[in-house]
Amino acid sequence: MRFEIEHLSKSFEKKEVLRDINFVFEEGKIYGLLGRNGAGKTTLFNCLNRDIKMDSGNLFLESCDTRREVVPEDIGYVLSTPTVPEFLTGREFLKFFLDINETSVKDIKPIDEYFEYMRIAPADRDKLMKDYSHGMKNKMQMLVNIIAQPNILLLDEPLTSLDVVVAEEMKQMLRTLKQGRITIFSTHLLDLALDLCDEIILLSHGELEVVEKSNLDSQNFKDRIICALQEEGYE
Ligand SMILES: Nc1ncnc2c1ncn2[C@@H]1O[C@H](COP(=O)(O)OP(=O)(O)OP(=O)(O)O)[C@@H](O)[C@H]1O
Repeated sequence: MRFEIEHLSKSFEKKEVLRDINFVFEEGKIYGLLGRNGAGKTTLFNCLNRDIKMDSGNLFLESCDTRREVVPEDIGYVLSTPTVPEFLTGREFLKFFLDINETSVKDIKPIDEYFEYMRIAPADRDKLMKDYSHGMKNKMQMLVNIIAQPNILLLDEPLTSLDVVVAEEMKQMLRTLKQGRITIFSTHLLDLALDLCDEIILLSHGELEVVEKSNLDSQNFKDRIICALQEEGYE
């Protein structure tokens, strides 16, 4: 499977944020998306998830010689600021999610198994999510996206609010989840990107480019990335 972005552009008034992006993502890889503050990472995710309208562009999924347009069910999106219905308990939310996705979710398990998988303590499962910490809300948002098994998983800085133990578990989880899908992971943490991601891509001057690792050792690779990001500067 390949995810193809063709001629994606997006401007806000006079500011051109995404400039005619053409890019192909491949199945089974985690792509680390890096860019300066305001480079357009969230805008790119919002366009891919159709939360905002692209000015132009097309999104395709290609597999086994067939090519079709990306549909909303193909995409899972974990936002940096988790949005969960705070008036529900964790259990009610999961139950509701499983009920409305009964036909599409494969191999539905008992709800507590999902909580166990995400290491949400029994005492927290029946609490209203308004009383959840930022990290716990983040875990719930990650969990529903994991259950939905989307072809394309977009993660906008999802690990920043998690404690070191949970972040490590989540990294491990993402490594096992990457098979059979395309994962695009935006972060400002260079070491995390290098540790977790198969490819590093930069969003710079409104365009996406792969940073080739070629024969560089990790320090030189880091230097190359930082140097490329420094060139972005301010416009
Ligand atoms: N709704 C909007 N209206 C006007 N301008 C916007 C809007 N959303 C984003 N922008 C502008 O688009 C540019 C890209 O913003 P975006 O949030 O996508 O960057 P980012 O790479 O995610 O930044 P950060 O790393 O700081 O989170 C910024 O200049 C921002 O001000």
